[in-house]
Amino acid sequence: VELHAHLNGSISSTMKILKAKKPGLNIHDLMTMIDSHIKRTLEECFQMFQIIYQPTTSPEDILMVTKDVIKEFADDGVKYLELRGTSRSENATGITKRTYVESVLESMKQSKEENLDVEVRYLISIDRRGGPLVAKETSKFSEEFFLSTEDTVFGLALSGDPTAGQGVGGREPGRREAVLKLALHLPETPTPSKETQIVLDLLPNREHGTFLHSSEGDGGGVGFLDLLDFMRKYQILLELCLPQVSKVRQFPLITSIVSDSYSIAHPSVNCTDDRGVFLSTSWQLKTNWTQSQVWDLSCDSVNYIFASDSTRSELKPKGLEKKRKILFF
Ligand SMILES: CC(C)=CCNc1ncnc2c1ncn2[C@@H]1O[C@H](COP(=O)(O)O)[C@@H](O)[C@H]1O
Ligand SMILES: [Zn+2]
Repeated sequence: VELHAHLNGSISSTMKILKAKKPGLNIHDLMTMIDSHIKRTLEECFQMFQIIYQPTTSPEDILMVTKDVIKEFADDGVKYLELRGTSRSENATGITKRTYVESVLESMKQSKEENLDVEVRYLISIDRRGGPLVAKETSKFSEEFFLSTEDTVFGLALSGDPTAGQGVGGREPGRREAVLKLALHLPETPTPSKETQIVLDLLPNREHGTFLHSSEGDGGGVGFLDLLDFMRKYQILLELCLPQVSKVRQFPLITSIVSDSYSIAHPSVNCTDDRGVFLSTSWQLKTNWTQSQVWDLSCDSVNYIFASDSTRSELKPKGLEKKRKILFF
């Protein structure tokens, strides 16, 4: 089960094809990938996405990229995938935010028709760079897709450079039962930002928690300890992403997960985030878990999917069957 994968951050082998198709862009490998040995600032990491966007500008590009990303996850054994993506409009190709999502949905449809053994769902991302107005528009637009695509578009993911602006708007506080589910990249900075308080009032379903370590750092608003209490109180799912997993060891909520005595202290799932960008090693190498423990965390993720109960029931035996085959035969 993969619950946190950015569409454009997950482009892997297809990037080579895109570069070859558009040589004029002069994009080299190191411009779209981050090797963990090379240190980059947060700003540089986010700038990389602007380069990745250059060759993916038409509905055909989005269709190809999405199909390939889905296929790569399926080839890796993912049976349920929640992709998330920012809708972009491009004057040069005429793609609009709406046709962008339609291209993604078309790829999902084609993948299904080609019998890929993976269920795919979609969350529409709000890029903080757009500010509250774009966030509000995106929220409204996502609600329309939610209503017109049965059990396919589920919600909103607040993403993007946390220093670039606030991506909140158009949602009323405390509406967890609102039609759209909400997944946040929060906190993404070493001290909580003003935005933290605002978005927490929206009662998110999931959080990324990159900087959710034991610091009591308090930027004048909500502190990390308040945030931990909040997550516990509302049982907000923690999305543990591979690029940040070295920091996982510092999360007080889940230190028992990464210790030898594996037990789940807080609802958590393991995710890849941007598998095309961050060239990282596996979960097992980054933690001291056994292969079986990594599998258990992954199989348990099925409890937190946004899809319907019937999808959940169909997935559970698939996960156990695959674990049995891989670990015991
Ligand atoms: C430092 C770093 C980049 C860590 C990764 N953690 C992230 N945190 C917040 N937003 C992200 C992250 N990775 C990808 N994104 C968002 O996903 C976009 C790329 O995928 P897409 O266009 O939404 O299809 C990026 O432009 C950015 O808005
Ligand atoms: Zn992410």
